[in-house]
Amino acid sequence: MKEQNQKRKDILSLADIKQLVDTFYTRVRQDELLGPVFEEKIGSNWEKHLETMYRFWQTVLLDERTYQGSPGAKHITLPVGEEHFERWLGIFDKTVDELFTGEKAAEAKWRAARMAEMFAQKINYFKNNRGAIL
Ligand code: HEM
Repeated sequence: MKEQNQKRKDILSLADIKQLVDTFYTRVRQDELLGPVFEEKIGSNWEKHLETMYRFWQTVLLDERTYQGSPGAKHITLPVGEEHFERWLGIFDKTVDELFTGEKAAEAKWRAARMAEMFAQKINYFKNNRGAIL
């Protein structure tokens, strides 16, 4: 974590993205609600997951298009509900605010909230309509 008296700046480089992603997932792994969900799915592939997340945020925030994928599909079958997304966003916003400030930092929080909303809707739909699909 940065020194208290060090001035926070915006998310401007890949190094900044890595700092944000590493700090965030360290906290997520230690969280009693989210930790087990991630460990179950990711297991020994954390390095790969972190690399994917660097590329995702690099694409979103720096407009350097290194990520391609369908994140929605990866979340639809996870055993999570509203409380997991609230916790995820709480840890994410806190981490962004502790480390950074500015337009990109605000965009990161906004984008995460929109995606959490979308995933939660998809998961709900999937739960309610599973009988009809299968
Ligand atoms: C309850 C909250 C969440 C949980 C438990 C969760 C869990 C996971 C897991 C386990 C994976 C790996 C999936 C796999 O490789 O099969 C993953 C991938 C990913 N997550 Fe989440 N996630 C959550 C919320 C979010 C949110 C809010 C975002 C929005 C920024 C996000 C963005 C992504 C992206 C971009 C990937 C990579 C997908 C790919 O492989 O292309 N996640 N997540």
